[in-house]
Amino acid sequence: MDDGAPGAVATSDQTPAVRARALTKTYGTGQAQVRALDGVDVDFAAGRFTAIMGPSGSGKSTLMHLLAGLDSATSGQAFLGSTDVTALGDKDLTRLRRDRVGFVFQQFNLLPMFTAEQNITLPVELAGGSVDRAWFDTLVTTLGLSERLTHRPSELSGGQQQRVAVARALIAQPEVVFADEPTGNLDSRAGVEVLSFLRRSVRELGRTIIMVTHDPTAAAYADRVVLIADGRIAGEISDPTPEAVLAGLDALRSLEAPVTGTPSDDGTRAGA
Ligand SMILES: Nc1ncnc2c1ncn2[C@@H]1O[C@H](COP(=O)(O)OP(=O)(O)OP(=O)(O)O)[C@@H](O)[C@H]1O
Repeated sequence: MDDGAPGAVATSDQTPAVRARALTKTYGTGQAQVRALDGVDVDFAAGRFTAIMGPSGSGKSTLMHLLAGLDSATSGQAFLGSTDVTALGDKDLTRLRRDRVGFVFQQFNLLPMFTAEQNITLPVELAGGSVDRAWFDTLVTTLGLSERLTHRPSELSGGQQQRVAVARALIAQPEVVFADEPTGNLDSRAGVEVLSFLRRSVRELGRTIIMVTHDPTAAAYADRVVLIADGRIAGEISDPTPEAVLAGLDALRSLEAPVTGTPSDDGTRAGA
């Protein structure tokens, strides 16, 4: 078990893919200071799909950005495997983001002048690597992109563009994929396609995904929901249903008390 000590290196299979220890982020100074994250301790297991949920301004994006090395902490640690991300300099952070982490954003962030295939493979090529064609084929087939590989983003629907972005995030087989509102710009059908794939990529392809979302239905595709309020972990829900997630969010708003939950008795799951 991890003792939480700075620099502690745990090497067993139990090592969480990602963890935060007393992770704190403040913005501004004096009267204008905002404590966006306030001593967060949380683990994200490898091979699991976790959603982070909470009210607007609760610190979800800040947490994700710190865990992914996109922003610096005020204090505390964020670990990717046994690497303390908060201790890395700019060069090592760039390398970590390039080699060990994948990202999916609400705005698909595809390069408009490149084809779908080029968008998927470019990060690997820019990093000087070679594309694993078997994995590429698995991804494009599973994501239903085989017929679209020569299309540019403007020739693709929103859902197709996001599926390209998901393939791009997974092509280098990163240790973890961070998805920030990946269905925020999609209609519900396209959203279901993307979420179904994210879930399959965890269950069938062994990936690890951490997703920020506002949508209880989207969160119910995850194995676990971590609830955050006022910059603190406020509870979690295992094997969430949309109803359980909604109830958890309601409890946060009304009680500001810790919330724990398990699946409902009827076993319903979105998209199952
Ligand atoms: N660059 C910044 N400068 C100052 N304050 C910031 C900055 N970024 C975030 N904040 C503040 O930190 C708090 C947490 O913001 P964060 O974006 O992490 O919340 P969130 O839960 O992702 O919100 P939303 O669901 O609305 O996207 C908010 O009060 C926000 O106003």
